[in-house]
Amino acid sequence: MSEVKATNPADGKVANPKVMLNLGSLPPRQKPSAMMREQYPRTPSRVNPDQPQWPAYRGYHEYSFAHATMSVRLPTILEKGIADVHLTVNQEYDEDRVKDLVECIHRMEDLLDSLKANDKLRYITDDGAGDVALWNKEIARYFRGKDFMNSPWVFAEAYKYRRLRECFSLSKYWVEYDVFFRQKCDTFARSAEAVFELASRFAAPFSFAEGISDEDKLKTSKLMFRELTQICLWGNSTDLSLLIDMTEEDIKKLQSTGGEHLSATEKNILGNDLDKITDKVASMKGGRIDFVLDNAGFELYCDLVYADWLIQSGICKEIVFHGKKIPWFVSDVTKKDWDWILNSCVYGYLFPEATEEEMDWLRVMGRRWKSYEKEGKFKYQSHPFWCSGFTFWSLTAEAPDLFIELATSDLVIFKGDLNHRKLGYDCHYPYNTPFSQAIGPLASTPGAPPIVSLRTVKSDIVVGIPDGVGEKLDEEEKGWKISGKYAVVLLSEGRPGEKITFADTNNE
Ligand SMILES: O=P(O)(O)OC[C@@]1(O)O[C@H](CO)[C@@H](O)[C@@H]1O
Repeated sequence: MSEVKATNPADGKVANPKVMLNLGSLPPRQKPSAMMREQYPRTPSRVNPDQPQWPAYRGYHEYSFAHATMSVRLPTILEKGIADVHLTVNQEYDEDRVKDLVECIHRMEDLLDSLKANDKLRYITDDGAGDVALWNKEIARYFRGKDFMNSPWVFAEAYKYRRLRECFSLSKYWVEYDVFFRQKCDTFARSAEAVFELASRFAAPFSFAEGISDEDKLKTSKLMFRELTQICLWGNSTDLSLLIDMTEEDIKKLQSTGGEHLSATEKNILGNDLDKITDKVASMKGGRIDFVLDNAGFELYCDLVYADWLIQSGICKEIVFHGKKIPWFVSDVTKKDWDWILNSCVYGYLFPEATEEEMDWLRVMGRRWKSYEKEGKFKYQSHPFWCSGFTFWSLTAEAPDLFIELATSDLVIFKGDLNHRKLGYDCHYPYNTPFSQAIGPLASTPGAPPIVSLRTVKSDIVVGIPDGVGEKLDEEEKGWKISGKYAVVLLSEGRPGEKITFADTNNE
């Protein structure tokens, strides 16, 4: 072993001494891909949800968004939810239904008190739903005696939405009530400018210019795919749970879909696998792409426009959308939101200021999407796993059926911040951790499909970005991880085509 003084070419200063090793008797270097495989599964059978592989963010970490969320945002969200139910009570006339709904309000108030008092996490009351045993098993195993603030943020926050569900699922008449439904509809109605900007471009059926060569077709496809991917990415900035204080102007800025804006914002994509993804998709014909959806309203509309083009261009013959079973993280898509947007586009009166021509564009697209649904080109699914307290590291163990379903896809696109947190176990990783490593079994399990995360950065976990970039932003731009100004577009190649075999369990 010898010590060498290295000189930094930039400033000529002597850098830290480097240690030179004699590697003659060590095993030969492996190829990077083989090396990655062997790191997996980083003994996923040993991952404890309370003590994951890197430190978990927790509500008491004052430096993190976990703290602001658990101490301020969640109570505010619940208070707004209660105000929504007040509105409904005031419009209800049947005494039994009114009394039943008032009970729901009382349960919500109890939950609010419990959150503010930072109570210990109690078991989910048996409301007859299939997921109760799963939640309670996880609480009993890993979070017994833990409270809202000292449990890992991702679990505590998901648990709060399951508890909110319980406020209604224990009722007689209001089991399916969604306290966020009004807000979700309102935000779409407030997105007129961007909605019609896209409708004006995408209502007409897509076709290549006549007589162009195959090479030019490929070029056009690639360019369109790149731009649509970015529209779909930034559509995620309009997230209801963060929009509370936004003006109409702020929303318009976020939703701007013009080319100039897109090229200006591409530099804000800190980890960018867009080239690789574009090449992969360009080689597809009649394939299947899955979207693990995030927000309803404008973001879902962007997803639909994107999916529509993937069908029309011949790249896909089938798009599968994965939504949530219950109201989740305020604006996540449920089946009701899915039906609502399709029907609103065709029959709605959401945009009183729109011209007849604009409304026609919207109707044309809405009708096309509904016909795709009938023909099986668009499929909507909602597996209960998406609304569990588990991160996606546990998908193979807790929902192997879902894994097998995803494994038949040519590409699975995860949208948004929460999905990204769950992909990476919501841990405090070094910024340059490769995405495939951060998502563990979803990349390493034989048969794992290629996975893309399209995420505007709105919380602490950041992986897959080049060395030094995150550190520089930490120094220069306070709050860069929660502003929604930056994004990542990351790809994990997975192990498609390999025979699926599951490790015994992903939990301890
Ligand atoms: O998943 P989305 O809609 O992109 O974002 C959800 C979000 O706003 O809410 C969570 C905290 O409540 C964070 O993960 C994130 O900031």
